[in-house]
Amino acid sequence: MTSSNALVQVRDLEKSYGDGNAVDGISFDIHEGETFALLGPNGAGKSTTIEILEGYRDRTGGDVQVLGVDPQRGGLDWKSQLGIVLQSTGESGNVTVLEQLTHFANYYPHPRKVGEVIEAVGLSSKAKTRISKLSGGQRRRVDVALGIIGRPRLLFLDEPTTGFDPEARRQFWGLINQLKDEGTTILLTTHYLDEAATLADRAGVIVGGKLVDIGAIDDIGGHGAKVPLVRWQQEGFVKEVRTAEPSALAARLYAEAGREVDSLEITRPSLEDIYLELVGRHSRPGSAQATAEDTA
Ligand SMILES: Nc1ncnc2c1ncn2[C@@H]1O[C@H](COP(=O)(O)OP(=O)(O)OP(=O)(O)O)[C@@H](O)[C@H]1O
Repeated sequence: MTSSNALVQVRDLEKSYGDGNAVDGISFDIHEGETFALLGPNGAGKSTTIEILEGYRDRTGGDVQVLGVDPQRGGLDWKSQLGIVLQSTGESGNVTVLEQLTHFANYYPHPRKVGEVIEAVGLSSKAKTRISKLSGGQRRRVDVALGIIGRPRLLFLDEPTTGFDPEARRQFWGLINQLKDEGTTILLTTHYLDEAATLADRAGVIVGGKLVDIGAIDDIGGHGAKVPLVRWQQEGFVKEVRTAEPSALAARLYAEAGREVDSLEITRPSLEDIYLELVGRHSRPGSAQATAEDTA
């Protein structure tokens, strides 16, 4: 089960805060150079998992290796190879964006150029503004800048684009693609499924502390999940059929009708559709909490 190029190895991870396990026996690897998304509803256990990997939280059980080190024993040298964007925005501070980044750049052996990072997160016009005077979305960009200033080998992004406007989110995606091209390994949590579909190579879906699916983004949900849906109207009723050959069905309907088929639509389930189905299935009271291993 151990793979040689895994920068992150998680085996049977458990975390209990007292009553029941918030993280209940999850296992996954993150390989060098890949972007891995942890997906799941509020309270699923994503932040707890990511904080254990960052060394901010101790685990209750299982084994974890990050860059070959148990995070509970990670020293400064280990920490300097990590970039961390926590879920909550950092302190607003009375310093400017430029001052804050220059200060943090000094902690790292090979930091990026401060000006380049400020430009990459779209804050050039705010470089000399105090962080306390920035908007929520602009402060979030400072968090992202602080996460990448040290040129991390492994970058943790916990809901990095919360509060970003759509343009800033696209700009952030461009930045992440640049980091990926440079070989940065990334662990991302996000509630934006389009963000996960755009950025991640693989994903794990956590529900109630258990990993219910894991795989390449296109494989999440299993074989049947991406089968297109053909919908049309016939004699006043909406009809729906899932088929791997939607054009053939559309052609047959057209031939049978002898004219345009009313309200004909062919749609493919998005990652969000597949995710919602998966989470719904595993969240239902009394549902068998099948794990990724069970369904693989
Ligand atoms: N410090 C804590 N003390 C007690 N319980 C906690 C603590 N932190 C998290 N929990 C609980 O652990 C569970 C998992 O929380 P976690 O923050 O890991 O979820 P999440 O998947 O990151 O959710 P979100 O999408 O809302 O950020 C939740 O039920 C939460 O209430």
